[in-house]
Amino acid sequence: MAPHKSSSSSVPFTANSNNTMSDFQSEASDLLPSMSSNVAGEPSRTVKPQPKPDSMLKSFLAGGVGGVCVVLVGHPLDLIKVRMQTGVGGSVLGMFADTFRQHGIRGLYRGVSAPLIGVSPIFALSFWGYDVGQRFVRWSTGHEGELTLTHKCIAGGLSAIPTTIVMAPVERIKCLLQTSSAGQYKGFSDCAASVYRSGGVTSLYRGTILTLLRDGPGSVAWFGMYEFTKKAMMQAQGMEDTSQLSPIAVLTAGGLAGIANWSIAIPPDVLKSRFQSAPDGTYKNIADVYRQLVQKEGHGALFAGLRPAMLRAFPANAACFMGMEVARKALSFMD
Ligand SMILES: CC(=O)O[C@H](CC(=O)[O-])C[N+](C)(C)C
Repeated sequence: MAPHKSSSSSVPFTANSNNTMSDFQSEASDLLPSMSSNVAGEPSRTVKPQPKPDSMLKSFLAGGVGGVCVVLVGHPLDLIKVRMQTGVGGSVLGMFADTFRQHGIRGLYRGVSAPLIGVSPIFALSFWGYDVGQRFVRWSTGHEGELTLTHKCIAGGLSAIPTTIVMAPVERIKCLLQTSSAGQYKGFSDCAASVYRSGGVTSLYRGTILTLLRDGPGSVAWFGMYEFTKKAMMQAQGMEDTSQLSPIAVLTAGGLAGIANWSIAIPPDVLKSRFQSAPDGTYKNIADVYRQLVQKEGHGALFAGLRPAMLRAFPANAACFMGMEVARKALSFMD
């Protein structure tokens, strides 16, 4: 049989959605459309041939590029979000202007070393985990052909498990850097070393469950919305494949994915930021973070930072998915 060629190499943007079948499944499904009935004369199920899956290394590398894009576009607003969540008052614009006036562009990118070092692997793991998740769903359900949106949402949720292993300590250091006074830490490694010296790995991993509570549902919404929007736009334009979508369509799907993620992620994110940036001994456990927050500041405090998070969500995630798709295309020699 002629080698099955992925459609990704001939189109501007490669969709990630249905590239996860094993080679065996992909080749087997090639045979099926030609069979219209089985031996008993009953019509047999025909399965749309699937493109060869992308290599998982390619998903990992393309996801890493997406991560760099998300940080470069989204960091200044992320900084303001964390400050608002940890008790610094003011409007988004006011805080933006004040930071810029006092510290210039460097001030807006304060603490960027942590996400730049950490976010690339996190997004690499996220896209890799999504691929693995789709393969797992296919294997556990025996589903052939294109996965449904529900399958993809489950795969998205599963992607949060490997992601959290890196995300939790990186977020801990990022929150400390973003809320510390100027000069308290020299940078990412200084802060990480100081946390490790004072409390070991346990301290570095403070906030892991809250990170998972934020990113499990968030990833379901993130990948689900990206796939849903791409498919809707593909159908609206009478296209055969999401890989035919324009850059504007990819940017729109990515931006909406970010909005979907942050529409549900803010309350656990607030609790996580509080927990991770508080001095040792402030909280007994996660429930205590919630109790103290609601008691002192009311339920509204659970939505602190919603505005900067939402302002950041669209451009940062549009850039992320665009960077990921461009990198995937550039890495098509790995197919
Ligand atoms: C919290 C976070 O990193 O969310 C990602 C989107 C964003 O705006 O950074 C999504 N995901 C957790 C799936 C990587």
